[in-house]
Amino acid sequence: MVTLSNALGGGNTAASLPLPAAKAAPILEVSHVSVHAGRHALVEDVSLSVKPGETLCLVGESGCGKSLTCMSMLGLLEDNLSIRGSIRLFGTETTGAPENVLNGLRGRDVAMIFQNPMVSLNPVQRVGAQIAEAIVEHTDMRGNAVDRRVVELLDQVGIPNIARNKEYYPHQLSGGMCQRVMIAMALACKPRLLIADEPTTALDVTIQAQILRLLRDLQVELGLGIVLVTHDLGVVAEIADTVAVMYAGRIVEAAPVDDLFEDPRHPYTRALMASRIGFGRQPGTPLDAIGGTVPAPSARPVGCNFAPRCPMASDKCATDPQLVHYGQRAVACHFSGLHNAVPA
Ligand SMILES: Nc1ncnc2c1ncn2[C@@H]1O[C@H](COP(=O)(O)OP(=O)(O)OP(=O)(O)O)[C@@H](O)[C@H]1O
Repeated sequence: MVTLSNALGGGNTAASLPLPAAKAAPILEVSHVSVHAGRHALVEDVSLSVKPGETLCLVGESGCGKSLTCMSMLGLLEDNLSIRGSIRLFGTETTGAPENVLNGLRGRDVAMIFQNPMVSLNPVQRVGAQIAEAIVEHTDMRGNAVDRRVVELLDQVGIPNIARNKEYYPHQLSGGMCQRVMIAMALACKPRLLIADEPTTALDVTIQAQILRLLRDLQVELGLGIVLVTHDLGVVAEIADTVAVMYAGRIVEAAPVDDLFEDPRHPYTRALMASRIGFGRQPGTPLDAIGGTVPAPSARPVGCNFAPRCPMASDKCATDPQLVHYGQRAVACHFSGLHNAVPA
């Protein structure tokens, strides 16, 4: 389990109650990170952290800043974007770090899986060879040891008939198999942190469930920390320890998964749940329970970003609600019932 102070960076969470299992140091610490495109804030003041063996899910509709938050963790933001705040991976500050430091971390200690495996795999190279290349690039392993490791990894991710399938090109494998190959590549160097941006969205329901089980099993086996981006609350319920709900570039609620499902405090979290975002829902589909869409970074309202869509909105919401921490939870809403509790 995680503490809210873990999930949210910890420094200003006086009321956090550490859980017994949360003694290990965080492997990822994102503190007050903002990402700007010119004068527009795309991600604002995001803090979160992950310890070994924990899964943090980032949820929210399309355009809420989930992918940018992940890209910033890996130092992979596009050139037109600037970043403020601090990101520490295994204790190393990565914001502003030289490319060689980031390269040393990426692929070795930290791996990433993207939504569409077909985009990330090389279409003209056999999948076994691609995994072998990742191993050679990031480890000292060479020769037969590499081949053995390729087979071991493909076995670990549940690829059947390995001798044949490793010789296939990506287009000869199904989407689910390609996603498994991507996971095998991500695990090639025994990373300690896996950042997975909607790894199951493009897959059918059965394969989604298999991939999630696989991630869970590997997490137990390898003690992986996982950051998982998903639109899908079914996935969250299955795999998360802690959930951070993002809206318009900010974390609006964060809590241990059971607490969030039992007692969502932010109207946006409740709207996500009421709309039953579940397996198979397409990104960008409007929420059933509330109208409207996430405001573009250039068109955010004064005060609470969610107010124009919120059934509870009142005059109060012209003032920006700060993220307030209470126990294991943090909420940014004037009506959360927590705002008189412990100021952030
Ligand atoms: N390089 C960029 N320059 C300008 N704006 C960008 C850039 N990359 C992303 N954005 C904008 O930043 C906002 C957040 O994008 P992001 O991709 O992080 O959202 P998301 O929550 O991951 O959405 P999705 O679920 O659709 O991937 C969006 O409004 C997006 O259009």
